[in-house]
Amino acid sequence: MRLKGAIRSIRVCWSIWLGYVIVLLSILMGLIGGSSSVRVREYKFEVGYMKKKPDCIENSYVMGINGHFPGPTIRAHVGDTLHISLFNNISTNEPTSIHWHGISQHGTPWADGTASISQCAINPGETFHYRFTVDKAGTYFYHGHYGLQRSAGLYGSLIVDLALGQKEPFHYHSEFNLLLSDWWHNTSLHQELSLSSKPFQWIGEPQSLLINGRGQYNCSMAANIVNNNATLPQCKFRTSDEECAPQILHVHPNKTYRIRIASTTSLSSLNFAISNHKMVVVEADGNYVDPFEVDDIDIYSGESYSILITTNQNPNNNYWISIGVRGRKPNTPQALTILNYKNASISSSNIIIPNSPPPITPQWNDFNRSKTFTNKIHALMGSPKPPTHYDHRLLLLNTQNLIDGYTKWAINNISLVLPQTPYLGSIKFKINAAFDRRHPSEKFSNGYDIFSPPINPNANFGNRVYMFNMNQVVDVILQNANVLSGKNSDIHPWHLHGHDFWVLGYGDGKFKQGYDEKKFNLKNPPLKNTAAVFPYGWTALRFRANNPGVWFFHCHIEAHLHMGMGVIFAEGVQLVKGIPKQALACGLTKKIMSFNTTNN
Ligand SMILES: O=C1O[C@H]([C@@H](O)CO)C(O)=C1O
Repeated sequence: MRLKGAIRSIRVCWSIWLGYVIVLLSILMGLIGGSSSVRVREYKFEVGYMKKKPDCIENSYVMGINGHFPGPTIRAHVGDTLHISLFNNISTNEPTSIHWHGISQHGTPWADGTASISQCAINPGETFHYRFTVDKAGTYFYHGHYGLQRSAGLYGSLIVDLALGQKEPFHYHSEFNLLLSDWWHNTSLHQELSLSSKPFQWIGEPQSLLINGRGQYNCSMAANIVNNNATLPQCKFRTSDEECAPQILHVHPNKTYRIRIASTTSLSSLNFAISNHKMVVVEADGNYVDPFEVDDIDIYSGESYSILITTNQNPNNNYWISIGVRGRKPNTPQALTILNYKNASISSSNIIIPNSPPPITPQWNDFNRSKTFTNKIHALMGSPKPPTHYDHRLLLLNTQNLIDGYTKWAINNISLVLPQTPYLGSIKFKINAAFDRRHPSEKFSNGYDIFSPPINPNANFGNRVYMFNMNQVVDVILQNANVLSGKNSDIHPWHLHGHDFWVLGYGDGKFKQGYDEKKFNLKNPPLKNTAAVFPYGWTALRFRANNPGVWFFHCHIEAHLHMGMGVIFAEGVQLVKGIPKQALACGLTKKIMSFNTTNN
């Protein structure tokens, strides 16, 4: 009996041990399996001013990261978590924050990088930890979202690849990544002072356009050789070891290349073209589009595209890649680089100049051409379709105004001035004094004449919030109008944080409720995070308010945003949990964050 009992207890012990071993093994397997699918990528970013020469002019100061301008490219897979610890080492005592443009920040609205909205600005000497997951493959970028720091050069690329084992719906052999920007010789502080002066002083057009942070001031690589631009002197052709030398795209004949193109310009709308090469557009703002072939693309600030090109031209020649200004009367030369066929180069520092002229940038004010391009962008079959009805519609009129003699931009007559305390905290913790709690206006006066300067140019400053119920379907009709004086209406690329929207349509003149919406594209509208509103026209967007947080919606022209051209959206803020202390330890939320993190 004893023996049997002993055997039984040994068996019981064994089975307990076996159980432990199995549990331990499965935890280990889970950890191992988990680490291959969910990866945390760590980055240390130190933001500061550096002496550089983006357009070959000596002694320029740019805002860069870890000594680099543009900042380092972040590359991750869908499902990865990024942890970027951002140290503010800006010697001029400016606070900072970085926005991850196009990333949804589902569950991490405090990591969106908007000072005064999602977080406290990061003061000099402080480190902020951005932790968020990237959930959609595509071409993105990041940039400063404090003051005019994007103008100062604070930006870089963020590329999200599909999860391992997943395939893109198109094929290519290799890829390039181009981040486009514009560059002024006046510092961002000078620009800020000009924009805030009375009388108003506009910043003017940029001195140079940059491709991956490189341009050449006041000359053209193509001048003389091909007699393309007689007004500009010919540039010295910079060799690849020079800081401002163009980054040349080296290709093999008869291959397909994906070129990722993102625009982080502060002002310029651009046209991108490669001589002799057609391009097929396959991605816009991190969403697949129904592929279409064009000779060139228009790209507005805040947008990104992927195009495919086939290197099917004479492989003994090289070809120009150009960007030029559209939408505003240009006063900035094209930026150029070279598509270098392998056969045509003797060595990488001995590049043959193309023997045909660079592409001619289309007329800056040929808006019909711009609209034709924009209207070609449709979602790829199988993309999420928009809801057929909306719950909430905002009609937002943008006007240029005068407030106390200062020139500003206003939306439904309110020019945005951000509060001291970030909205995310003040809404979550119900701190009423932090901003104006009244409802902002959801429409503008029917009688407003969008074709003339405003009869009464006065507007007001404000900081109210458009609050949506969770999962409501929101329509935004952006209505453009004439500027303060003269006969002109600017292009404004509007960018939404935290969401993609469907672009339901564009139209000329004033939006007619009940009529224009009959022409909305509900079948295959593209999903985007940035869309232009054309001069004297309207643009209709639809999105689902399904991302708890507080989100900026604004013109992506940095000077216009600085002049008040933005609004604040919020939804489901009570559902937001686990806001890190450091995001809200300022203004009226400072006390709450230091004493009470339990109800967070
Ligand atoms: O906001 C702007 O101001 C100027 C001009 O309208 C007034 O000087 C300009 O071109 C802008 O885009």
